[in-house]
Amino acid sequence: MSERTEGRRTVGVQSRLPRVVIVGRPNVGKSTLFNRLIGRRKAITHPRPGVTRDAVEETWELGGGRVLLVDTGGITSERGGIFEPLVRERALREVDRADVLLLVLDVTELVPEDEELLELLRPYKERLILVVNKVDNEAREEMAWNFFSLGFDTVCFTSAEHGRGIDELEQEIERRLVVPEGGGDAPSAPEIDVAILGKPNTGKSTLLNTLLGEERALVSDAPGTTRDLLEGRFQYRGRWFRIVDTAGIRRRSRIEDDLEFYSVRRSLKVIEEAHVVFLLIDAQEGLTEQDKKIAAVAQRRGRGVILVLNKWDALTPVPNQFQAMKARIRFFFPHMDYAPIVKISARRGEGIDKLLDTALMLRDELGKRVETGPLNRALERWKEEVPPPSRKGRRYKVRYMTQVSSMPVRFLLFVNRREGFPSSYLSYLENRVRKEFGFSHIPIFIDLRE
Ligand SMILES: Nc1nc2c(ncn2[C@@H]2O[C@H](COP(=O)(O)OP(=O)(O)OP(=O)(O)O)[C@@H](O)[C@H]2O)c(=O)[nH]1
Ligand SMILES: Nc1nc2c(ncn2[C@@H]2O[C@H](COP(=O)(O)OP(=O)(O)OP(=O)(O)O)[C@@H](O)[C@H]2O)c(=O)[nH]1
Repeated sequence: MSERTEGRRTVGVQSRLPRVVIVGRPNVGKSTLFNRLIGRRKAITHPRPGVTRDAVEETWELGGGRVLLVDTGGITSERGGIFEPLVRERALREVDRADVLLLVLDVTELVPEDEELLELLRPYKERLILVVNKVDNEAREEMAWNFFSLGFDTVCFTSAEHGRGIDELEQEIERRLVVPEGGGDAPSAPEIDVAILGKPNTGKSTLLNTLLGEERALVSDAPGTTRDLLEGRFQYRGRWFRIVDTAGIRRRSRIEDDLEFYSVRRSLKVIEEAHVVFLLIDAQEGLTEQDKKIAAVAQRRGRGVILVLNKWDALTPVPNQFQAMKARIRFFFPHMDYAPIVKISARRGEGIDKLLDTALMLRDELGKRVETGPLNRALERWKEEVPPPSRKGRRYKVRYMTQVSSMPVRFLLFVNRREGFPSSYLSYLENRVRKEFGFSHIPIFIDLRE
């Protein structure tokens, strides 16, 4: 991983390359393999086990992309080995961060410590390649077949020392990473998808760059690219972000006209793929009509929306400025009074923590599931506090409520009559659900059923 700048460390954003992590007990040949893969001498190999080193990592060119190759030898060789809680914890941290795991075994001996590791790593099966090392010759190849019975899908035979089986191993790693043309990309499923939308010149590209830092390699930005969208991934507070920007759409449509690209129609696709929309607003200009339309689309789709007031640094400071600006937005745009408003300076990297924390909060609300029991106990109470109204002499009854989906968050409310059901009462219930079950910042839907 490249050095992070001070600025980025303070905002807590880590852009990152995919990690290929080598694990295994001492003396199986991890560092020899590491050196073989990197193709030049870097780590020192030890003929005797148990020499303390830290995890060694190097950027590695693979299939036209860049990945990070990590040797955990130093960790697992420590006294007590993987059985030692601290050692295990450190090793597991590397394992957790890995996109591909290479578990190295020695073909000549399988010892209890190997078995321990195999069990420990079984939950990571999906990303694990079993590397049976020291397969120096045909005779040892015979022995290697036994390792298929360990129950892992992918087994590679190598002789790190003599360079056998290295090509096959590299191909296997590549397959796992699915490195796209033109650059390394993080293969693991993103936890939170964010779309950056906003008028031209509000600072979308600047924000994307701030978030991704120097690792622009993650952004497929080649001229004439046929891809519509730029995307980048990074980790923040241990969670994966995938950020999609509409720059590609912009570039093409600049030829057409700038307003057109910021149409609802074009933004739809991006919104569709996102959990959360960062709606960028130039703090000097405020919210536009088009912004409101885009936000409404995201709302109808049940996505989270953050109203991001950018270029905060360019304002002449006035007391209570943020409060006043928020109040103005709330007043002119009351339909989304739950959408968080965050102020940032994309250029200076200010407010980015707050922005990402807010995004995580929305993501968690979107993924939340409420159990039917507690929900209906609460519903009884809400009904007692404010009974459902009558209309034209007919009483409306509310019977039962259940959450049918998260992301978008949707509830069913069973009533005696749907027709003419008072929307004010529905709003009342919606507000209670929001407040008491923690859906304060996202759109939720309550459908009526008879
Ligand atoms: N025969 C044979 N020996 C190998 C092979 N790969 C590594 N070795 C030898 O195995 C010993 C251990 O290799 P290392 O690469 O230091 O092993 P390690 O797993 O990194 O060990 P720790 O640093 O203790 O964790 C060295 O003597 C290597 O030369 C191989 O493919 N065949
Ligand atoms: N003062 C200030 N200027 C900013 C900030 N963020 C972006 N800018 C400036 O605003 C202008 C537009 O920024 P971009 O990032 O290109 O905006 P964009 O939304 O990607 O623009 P389009 O590609 O036209 O859609 C540039 O001159 C930036 O330097 C900020 O936080 N503060």
